[in-house]
Amino acid sequence: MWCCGNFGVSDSIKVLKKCSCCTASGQHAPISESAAWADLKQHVKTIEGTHLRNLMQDNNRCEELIKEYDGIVVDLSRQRVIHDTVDKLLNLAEEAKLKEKIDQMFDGVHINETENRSVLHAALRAPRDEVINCDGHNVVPAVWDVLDKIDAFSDQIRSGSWLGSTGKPLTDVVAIGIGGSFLGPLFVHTAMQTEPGCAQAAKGRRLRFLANVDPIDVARALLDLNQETTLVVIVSKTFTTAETMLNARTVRTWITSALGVEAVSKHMVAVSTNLKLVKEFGIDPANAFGFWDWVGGRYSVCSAVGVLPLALQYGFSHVKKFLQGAWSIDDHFRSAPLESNLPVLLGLMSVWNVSFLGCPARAILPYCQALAKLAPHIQQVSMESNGKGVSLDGVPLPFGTGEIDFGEPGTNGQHSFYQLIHQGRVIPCDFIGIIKSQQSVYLKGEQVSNHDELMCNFFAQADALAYGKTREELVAEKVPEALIPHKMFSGNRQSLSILLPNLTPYTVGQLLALYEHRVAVQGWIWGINSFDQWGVELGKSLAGKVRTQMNAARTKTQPLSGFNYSTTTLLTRYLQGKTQLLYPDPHDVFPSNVLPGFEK
Ligand SMILES: O=P(O)(O)OC[C@H]1O[C@H](O)[C@H](O)[C@@H](O)[C@@H]1O
Repeated sequence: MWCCGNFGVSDSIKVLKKCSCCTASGQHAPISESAAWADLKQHVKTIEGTHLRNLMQDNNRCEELIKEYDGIVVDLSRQRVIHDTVDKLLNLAEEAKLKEKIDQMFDGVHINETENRSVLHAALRAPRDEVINCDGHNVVPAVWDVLDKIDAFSDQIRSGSWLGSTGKPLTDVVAIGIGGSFLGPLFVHTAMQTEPGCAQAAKGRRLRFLANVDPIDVARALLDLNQETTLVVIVSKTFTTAETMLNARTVRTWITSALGVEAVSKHMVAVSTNLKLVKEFGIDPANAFGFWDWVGGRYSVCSAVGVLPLALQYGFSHVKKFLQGAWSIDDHFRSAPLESNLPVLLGLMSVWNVSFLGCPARAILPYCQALAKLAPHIQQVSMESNGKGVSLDGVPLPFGTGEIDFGEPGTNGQHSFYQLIHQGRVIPCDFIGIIKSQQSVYLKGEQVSNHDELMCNFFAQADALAYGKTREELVAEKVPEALIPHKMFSGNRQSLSILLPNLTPYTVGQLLALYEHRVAVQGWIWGINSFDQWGVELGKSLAGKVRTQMNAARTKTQPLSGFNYSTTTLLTRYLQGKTQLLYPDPHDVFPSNVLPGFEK
């Protein structure tokens, strides 16, 4: 038996308790031992006897697999599934107590067990009058306190009533953050940048992101910016991330070297859950925008992490629509029956592809340049969430979890890696298309408009993958025999299509929430904790060890110790590669030719 799904409620804090009906040790058996899983394993044989070329001829099947909610059309007909497959996947969902898991999330249960936290990013986009409880109190008013503060602050900056230390309006924003404190905001910014209403609202303003600790990224982010007109937003949930804090100190030096230390209060603000460290850094707590430990970093774009930089660039009213779009999917996710629940169906299809059809990768292929940063963001949302080796109970899993996500906008990807997708490995694809483009170009005399041309490819690729091309077709085309094997396409390669009416802040919010919840569904089926990320710790701590030795070697010319032969050899080569072994004194040294404003 899989998990009974019972959870205990202790006092006002809802924590999961072991259920007595599971194994004697109190550990849940992995889902792969369930009857529903075995049934699906068996069912693979049936599916192996089908080809999408034939399945696509069944209009009833296709109609059943095309789903719609709030303007979004999701077409699952090119998945390698028949009616029975969906039923069996829904049985698996029932076995995994999926509905209960969704309810537990919205009820504020501490489902992130290894960190003893609720998972309530949905509350970040809840309407003012919604009630979402966490540890016995409604969190929605606190969410709106921060949103109201962002609304007022961004208005002050944008209207010029908040001025820099030399009396100039702050027209440029540099948002410093990495991982979840960067990828989500960058994704949304990229999607909004070319939307006419947003573009109009952003006129005369620039938003830059600084993520990498590589000094080249500092140079890139600050290029052509003037301290007098720049606002710096330090974004870090923990306010301890090494890369972000070094970049924050670097940019603080950039500000203070030009404007003096007192300029910090006018030119630097922060977003964090750790307001104590924000204050210690020298930022006035009045200029800090908080959020909560029940928001995971990769799920934080709807907190001040994303809302502040985006509101500064586009105005709060546009960002509010983004939040409303996300909430539309949240509400659907918590209330729609599983068989018509878009994130649930998307998640189940992924589980089917990964765990039963043996496809561990997924390509995210938006036919929209404004969605260029969707795949990098979903890489973190999906791979940091579901790339786990043990169950919630800490038991090693007998199957692989997670997906290898990658992607590029079409049609660019077609001229790059689609070869492999068509004739090499089987990679289930997500095609994302937009009905009405943010930009319209039509040249007189052309067969179709530029956006129609783009979308012709969106429609063609999904069918090319599904149908392929047979020997018979090639023979009929009189293709030379020697070339036939090279020109054949096996087809039967699954994809799904998501069609959005347009790309506005609202639909960007919908798309985000669709992927966030889909990933959670997959994690719940696999029985893992999709909300922790212990796997990122080891590398961080080893980098700390290297840092200590690097400093000793540079400043005291001490020999390296404690590393293996390989690391010692390369580190030695690295240390010798610099003309100057010791750090110069004083320490603030910048490549002034690259970074304007760092001149001594
Ligand atoms: O926002 P921060 O606390 O600076 O964290 C930034 C990032 O740090 C780590 O790499 C975590 O794995 C990410 O989930 C997180 O988004």
